Amino acid sequence: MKEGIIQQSLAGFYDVLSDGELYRTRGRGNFRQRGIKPMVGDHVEFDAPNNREGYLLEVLQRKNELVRPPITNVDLAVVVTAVREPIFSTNLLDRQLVALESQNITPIIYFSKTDLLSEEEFTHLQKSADGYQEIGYQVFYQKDPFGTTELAELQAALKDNISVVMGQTGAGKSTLLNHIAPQLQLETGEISQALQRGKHTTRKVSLLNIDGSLIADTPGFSSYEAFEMDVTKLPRYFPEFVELSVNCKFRGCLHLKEPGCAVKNALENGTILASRYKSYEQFHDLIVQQKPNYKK
Ligand SMILES: Nc1nc2c(ncn2[C@@H]2O[C@H](COP(=O)(O)OP(=O)(O)OP(=O)(O)O)[C@@H](O)[C@H]2O)c(=O)[nH]1
Ligand SMILES: [Zn+2]
Repeated sequence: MKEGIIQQSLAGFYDVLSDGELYRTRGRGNFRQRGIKPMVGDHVEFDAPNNREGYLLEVLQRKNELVRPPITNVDLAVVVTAVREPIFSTNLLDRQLVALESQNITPIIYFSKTDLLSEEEFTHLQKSADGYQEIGYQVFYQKDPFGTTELAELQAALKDNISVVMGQTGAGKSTLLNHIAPQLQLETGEISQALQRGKHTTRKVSLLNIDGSLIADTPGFSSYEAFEMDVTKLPRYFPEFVELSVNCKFRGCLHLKEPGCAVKNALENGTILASRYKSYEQFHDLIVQQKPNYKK
């Protein structure tokens, strides 16, 4: 018996990557009865009696599961955030970060289109970037797009992980993917957008093996529906709050109106980004407001 990762799923076949070799497998009948649908990214056990062909025997426990693109066990997501066109919104970035934290996916922030900024605007962006770096996030950006050093660093960060690229439409996801993996030749820009969207529906999902980094060939996870979580869980998805909250007077402090709150203190002292706290308050309200309509 061997172990591997499903790299591609097509017409009932699962291509499994194991020790750098690809095996074409079929599911052993009882998956359907057991309600298991093997997915790209699954860690699997398989048998390959006929050299490169064989049978999937078991799907191992998943760490997470994305719907778009349909991939499991995602370790990293590169959050492509345009600093211009579309306009930079920390709120939207924070929203994506919370969605990723809640799925146990490590975010990597990539600021695109920094070449469109003036000196002054660029200095401003650097401050923001520093703030996110202090939280513990890896942040990539540069004055001129696609410097080779930055790209090598990003590629190193992706190594030995399963990664997806996410971000708003037009943020520069395809452009970045093309730099990470030129063999993709993804179409970019406005005219190709319509084509690409059409293609998404029929395209197979697969992971590209780029020198040991498994990267989804389809940008995705761009739609993060309304938060469906318990408000008491929200603070967990702000890493800088988690660190501070050990010093809050109350256990389970929501960092809102509670006295002796270490997060509020940090906010007043300017040691956390005010924009992050603002996002937190807003997401909190959003969750509370949607509760009455929340079916389940
Ligand atoms: N100046 C500049 N333009 C960029 C940069 N990155 C992307 N663009 C341009 O922005 C436009 C959108 O880029 P795409 O890579 O297609 O964006 P996307 O996120 O894949 O967009 P969707 O496919 O709609 O989700 C294209 O015209 C790119 O050439 C950058 O760093 N600087
Ligand atoms: Zn608190």
